[in-house]
Amino acid sequence: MTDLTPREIVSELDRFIIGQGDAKRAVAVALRNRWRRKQLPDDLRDEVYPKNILMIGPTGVGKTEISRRLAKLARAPFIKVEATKFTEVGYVGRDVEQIVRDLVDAAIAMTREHMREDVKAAAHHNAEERVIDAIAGTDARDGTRDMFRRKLKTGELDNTMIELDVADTSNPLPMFDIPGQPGGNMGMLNLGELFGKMGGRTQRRKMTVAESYEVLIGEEADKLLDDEAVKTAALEAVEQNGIVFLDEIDKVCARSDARGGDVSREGVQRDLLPLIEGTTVSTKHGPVKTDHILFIASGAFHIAKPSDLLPELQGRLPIRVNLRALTEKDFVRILTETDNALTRQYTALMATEEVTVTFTDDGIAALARIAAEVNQSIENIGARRLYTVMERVFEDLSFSAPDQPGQAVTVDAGFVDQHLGELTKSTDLSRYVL
Ligand SMILES: Nc1ncnc2c1ncn2[C@@H]1O[C@H](COP(=O)(O)OP(=O)(O)OP(=O)(O)O)[C@@H](O)[C@H]1O
Repeated sequence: MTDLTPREIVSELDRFIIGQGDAKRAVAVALRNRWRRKQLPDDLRDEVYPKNILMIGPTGVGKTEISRRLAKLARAPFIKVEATKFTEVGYVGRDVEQIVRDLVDAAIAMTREHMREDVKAAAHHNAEERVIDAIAGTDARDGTRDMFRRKLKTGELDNTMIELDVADTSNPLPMFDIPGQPGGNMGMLNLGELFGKMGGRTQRRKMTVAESYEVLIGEEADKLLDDEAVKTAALEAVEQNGIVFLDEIDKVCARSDARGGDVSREGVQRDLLPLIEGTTVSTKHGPVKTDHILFIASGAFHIAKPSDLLPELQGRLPIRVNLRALTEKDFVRILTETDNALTRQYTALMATEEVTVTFTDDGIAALARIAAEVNQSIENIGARRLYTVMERVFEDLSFSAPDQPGQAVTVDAGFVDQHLGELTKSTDLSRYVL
């Protein structure tokens, strides 16, 4: 749970997503409302339900990204599901409650990770003791241990090789072939189970002190984590903080112009309704109430309209926001301004090969223009087009970079044109590679 104000939430989202102000505001308010609800007295708190959101906009313009970043900011369990999944052959009748079960699984992983962070200090101490055991032996005197502890702190021992028994995660089910029985698994021994009863399989490994820390801290943190506590916290996080992103909701509309309607699609909406209205789902970790889970439904609504959704569902998605198609100008900003901008990513990746990449303004303008053109001439897939365009521009360099350490590459309009020029002239060709 975060106590950021809507303004602060929007400015955090601004670091990763260009434009789409209305959608950012809507999710920021939804998150703040959760915080407000928490401040209420118990009896009132239970009465306040989340106001779910319907995001309307073409593909690849930031709908999922905004929701995912919001969840991360709020440390909220998050899951993305495609509503159409429930209409697919083989999935017919697949129970939508699985969404909540998957959300619980995601929450358990997330909670474990967060709690791991919290127990790290204690884990660090335990890991240090194990390293000292390995260097000095378990029967060393206190004075000797203190001396090593000081040396550890200064990093003096970082490169010392030690041997340690660590949990073996390499192969949970070892197979043993019986000689003379090629490929036969008659002799399969479930050592995992055997050792499991003895408290986990271990493996003796040689490594430096510096390397051992990461391994040991992870192990020690897991020992300190109580599964029951993780589960309880995860279930609480799902009920109070969970966010479900329901994509392609427009595709489960029985279109008003399709005669007879489409029973299976409308069926999906009917199935989803109780989840959104609030119900209790049983999971292997215990019952989960869905009343306060935030649902963000999304769709392009090119053909169907929000008014084609079941009336009950429309009522449960009261906040409507439109996201606009992205322009060439947006692409320039997406390429340069966000914290995770592709230009930054490629520069950093190439730097690992000691190749220095610099983008010029006209290079970036060319990338944005080409992405916008291909979107227009083939299919508008929004910002996702930037990924394919960038990958193509860097194809040669990605391959050859390790051969030329020390090289400096300037990505200007000429470079972009040289690597993409031919492709963009032929729609047929770019259909396949861009
Ligand atoms: N406005 C934006 N600013 C920065 N990056 C964006 C923006 N829109 C999309 N992207 C990037 O494009 C990719 C696809 O975006 P996203 O997953 O949000 O699409 P979407 O709108 O949810 O589409 P769909 O409904 O098809 O899933 C993401 O990697 C995201 O980072």
